[in-house]
Amino acid sequence: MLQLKNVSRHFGGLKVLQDVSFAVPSGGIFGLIGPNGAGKTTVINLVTGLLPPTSGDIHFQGRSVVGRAPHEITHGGIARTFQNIRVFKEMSLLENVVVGMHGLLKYGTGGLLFASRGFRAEERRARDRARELLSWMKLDHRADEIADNLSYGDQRKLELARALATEPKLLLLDEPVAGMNPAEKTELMREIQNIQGRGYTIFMIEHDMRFVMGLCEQIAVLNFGRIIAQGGPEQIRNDPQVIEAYLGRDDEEVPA
Ligand SMILES: Nc1ncnc2c1ncn2[C@@H]1O[C@H](COP(=O)(O)OP(=O)(O)OP(=O)(O)O)[C@@H](O)[C@H]1O
Repeated sequence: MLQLKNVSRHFGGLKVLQDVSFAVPSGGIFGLIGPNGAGKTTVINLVTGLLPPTSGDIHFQGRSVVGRAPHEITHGGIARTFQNIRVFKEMSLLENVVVGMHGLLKYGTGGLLFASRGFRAEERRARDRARELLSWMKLDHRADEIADNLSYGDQRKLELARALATEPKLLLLDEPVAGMNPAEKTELMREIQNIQGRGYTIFMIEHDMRFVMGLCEQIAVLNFGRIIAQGGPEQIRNDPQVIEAYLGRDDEEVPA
């Protein structure tokens, strides 16, 4: 579904990614892990079109995304969540999700001014779909509350519903469990599995080893801008290069 082919990204003399290649298969959950500063966020920025690669190519569903604007890439079927929560706290849950559909709505914001019949029908459909996405996250019973009322974990789930509102095929999760407590992590793990079960492909970058090992079928490990290992959780856990990359770093949990 997503393929990075010999991708490099330099910032001046700093070689943040060097010859990175991996493939995210359709329908699976793929994790990219690596110590702080390894280049994980840069990978997401390249895939979503926020940055161009210095060299190499990125294919999504067989077509290169290099040179395409972020909104085109979103339209093409890639959605993302962010490391820091970006919900609109004073808006209702439902409105937060409807906002995620913005680029898809035929009548756009102009429809708000003229409230045409077409606009009203479209708005109804958008709200129905938003309620459905909230129900996937088990948040539909709170659809009309403001987002600020939600716990931290539920706000992250709301972000997932909003990302799904762009009707993606591939969902990129940027450290989805950052700042969550263990109960929230377990719950999110279930929701992500449910999303996968509905046919979406998921690509995540994440620090939490237990979460990644428990959820991902395939994992790639980035260290100093290079892929040092790829495989299933068991293989990654026992890979000497991976163990070495994590040992001696007090900022990371060793993937024991
Ligand atoms: N726009 C930029 N200009 C210069 N250097 C950058 C830029 N973006 C990232 N870097 C550098 O690239 C390196 C990798 O950063 P990146 O954020 O991709 O790592 P990461 O693996 O996501 O780290 P973390 O887990 O801490 O978020 C870092 O040394 C960072 O300082």
